[in-house]
Amino acid sequence: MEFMLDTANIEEIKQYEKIIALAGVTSNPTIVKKEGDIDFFAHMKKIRGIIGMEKSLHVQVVATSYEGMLKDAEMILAKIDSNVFIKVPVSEIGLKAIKELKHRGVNVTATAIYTKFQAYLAIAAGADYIAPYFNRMENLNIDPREAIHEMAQEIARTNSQTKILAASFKNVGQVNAALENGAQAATMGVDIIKQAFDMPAIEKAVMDFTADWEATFGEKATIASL
Ligand SMILES: O=C(CO)[C@@H](O)[C@H](O)[C@H](O)[C@H](O)COP(=O)(O)O
Repeated sequence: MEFMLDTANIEEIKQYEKIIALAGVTSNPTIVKKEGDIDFFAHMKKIRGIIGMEKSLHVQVVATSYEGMLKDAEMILAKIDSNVFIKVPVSEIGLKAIKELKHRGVNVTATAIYTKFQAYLAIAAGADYIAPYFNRMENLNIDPREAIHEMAQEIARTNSQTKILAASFKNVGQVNAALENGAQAATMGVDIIKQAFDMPAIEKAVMDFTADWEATFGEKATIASL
């Protein structure tokens, strides 16, 4: 399983790459907007500096024309680095760009996926990752569990290398469901990770262990001090 952070916030990335087994960082123009008026390429390079070249960095094109998407991709690859996964929404024009980018040997993440058919087309085009939008699908009354399951089946049927990078999560249950239905990767905001540990039962277990230890060895004793 690959756990990615869906954020462009430097402090969050610095903090959470130490906490989770981080596989990569994703963003989109809406996520970038939250960082204010940044120097975009310098900011992305800074993120790369934090996560290193081993982890994947996914950066989205913003142009809406085919030529524009290819130019955006060229700039991203030139100004950040050539390992970046170029995120392209799976529209008709986006699919054309994905085909061309794969023809050029570029790493591609096919994003904004709401339907199985978009996913099937992106898999056939050779996308490295496909990103179904879990919560947004639910909001549209599309069952993301069934859709992700079928996407995984299609990948297996066609013996394809594409991985499912599920996105758009609002709670931990959705992440579990995506992974259990065949997604190899999930990208999420740090709010989801915080939510995962925000359980009185976890806190109580830790406090009970501490109390028992202190009752036995005294308040100041740690294992290291024995
Ligand atoms: O597509 C990817 C990763 O490939 C994500 O960055 C993706 O754009 C975001 O998770 C979604 O757009 C966020 O969706 P939402 O939270 O606005 O519903």
